[in-house]
Amino acid sequence: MAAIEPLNDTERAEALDGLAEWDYDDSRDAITRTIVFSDFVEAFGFMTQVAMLAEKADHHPEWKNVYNRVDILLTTHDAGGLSERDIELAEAIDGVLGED
Ligand SMILES: C[C@H](O)[C@H](O)[C@H]1CNC2=NC(N)=NC(=O)C2=N1
Repeated sequence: MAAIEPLNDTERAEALDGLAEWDYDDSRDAITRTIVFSDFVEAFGFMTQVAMLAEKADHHPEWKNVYNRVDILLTTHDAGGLSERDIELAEAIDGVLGED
């Protein structure tokens, strides 16, 4: 696979424009989103769907689950920052949530 580059400032601004529910984390060059579900089963069901998408795309979230809450951080370790792969995964996650 070709080397992956982080997005530049213009590309990042444009990508973030299209991701209303995501926040930019400057310290990590990453995007983050917290989702609160009704209970653990809902949260873990969501994580299971995302895990399958992530494995298929070979691009994986950093995330934490506490009961009904899932905190997600997306960045590309191979690029040392936010890349197009993170944007694609964020869009896929929004899709799992029925937001596409
Ligand atoms: C070998 C494999 O393709 C790489 O380690 C992939 C796996 N999943 C990944 N996920 C994320 N978030 N960043 C990466 O750089 C990355 N690299």
